[in-house]
Amino acid sequence: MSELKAMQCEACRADAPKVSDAELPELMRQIPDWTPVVRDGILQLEREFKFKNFKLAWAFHNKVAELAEAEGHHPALLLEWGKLTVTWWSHSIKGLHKNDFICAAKTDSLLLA
Ligand SMILES: C[C@H](O)[C@H](O)[C@H]1CNC2=NC(N)=NC(=O)C2=N1
Repeated sequence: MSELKAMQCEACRADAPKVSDAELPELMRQIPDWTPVVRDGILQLEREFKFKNFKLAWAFHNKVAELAEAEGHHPALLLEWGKLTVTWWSHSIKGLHKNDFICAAKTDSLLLA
């Protein structure tokens, strides 16, 4: 499989396929710092990013927001003092699409940018 962070999100329609149980381990291997969580019955990917202060967390928040607009795929972002919690899932299919793994990998890359 190609590297997730080199891929682009595709338009995700209501009939797009969810990531299958068979695909999940290889995709998770590429984003080891993310945790699968189930919220309101919907499988999601979540990671907490820690920072030294609010301003650094806020700046990272803005980078993730720019990424979301560029990809046309949008996360939940919880900005707190010294912490940003990023959660990716696909609203249209109420679950995980390949797009969510691409965006999680690209979120990781923003830390180094
Ligand atoms: C029309 C537009 O492409 C859709 O509403 C997009 C926008 N961003 C999205 N983001 C996420 N996370 N899930 C979606 O299903 C979704 N749909």
